[in-house]
Amino acid sequence: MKCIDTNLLGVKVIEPKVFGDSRGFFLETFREDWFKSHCENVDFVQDNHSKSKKGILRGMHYQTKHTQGKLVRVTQGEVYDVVIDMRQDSPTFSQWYGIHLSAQNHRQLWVPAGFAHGFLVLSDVAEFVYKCTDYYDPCSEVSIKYNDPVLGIKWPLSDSEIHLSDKDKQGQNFIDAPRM
Ligand SMILES: Cc1cn([C@H]2C[C@H](O)[C@@H](COP(=O)(O)OP(=O)(O)O[C@H]3O[C@@H](C)C(=O)[C@@H](O)[C@H]3O)O2)c(=O)[nH]c1=O
Repeated sequence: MKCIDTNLLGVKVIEPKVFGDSRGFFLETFREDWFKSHCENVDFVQDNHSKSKKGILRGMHYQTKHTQGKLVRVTQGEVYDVVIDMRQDSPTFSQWYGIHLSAQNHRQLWVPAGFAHGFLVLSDVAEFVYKCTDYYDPCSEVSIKYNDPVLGIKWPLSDSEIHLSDKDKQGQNFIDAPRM
């Protein structure tokens, strides 16, 4: 497994070692000892799995209580995954980072607590799987507009191709959103 730093302090790309043979492939998707020494010394308490069609954008989400670190990956299709640094004392506060995650490239992204997170589905269908360091807390959940002009996130599909949940259509502007 390789762990690669990004432009955002604490956010890391993980490239697992994939063993291919005539049957298909094998990879380890998570090892607690490796993760704690290379990424962050945290424990995971909840695993999630979602499936979405092309053009669906889920995000940009975070919780102000029970803040969640998330270890995310794709098991079918491809997404463009984006995180925003919401930590007001961070040198990379308000910056974003995006990466293509797919079932083909097997990449994972470690998103520490204090980041807003979301993804856009680029394939016909995508299945998205992730581990969280704290439990779902809908009362403290915040959704920030994916196309907030202050953030200037460059998404690989146009606004007319992007579909949101009703909740995410009501997303907040970045400048009004609670900082972490
Ligand atoms: C996230 C979540 C949702 N739910 C329920 C609430 C709701 O009825 C249904 C769908 O919820 P949502 O619309 O919030 O699902 P979704 O838009 O997929 O929310 C997720 O988006 C990605 C980008 C993240 O980073 C996650 O942390 C999470 O916020 O599932 C849970 O029961 N537990 C959970 O942990």
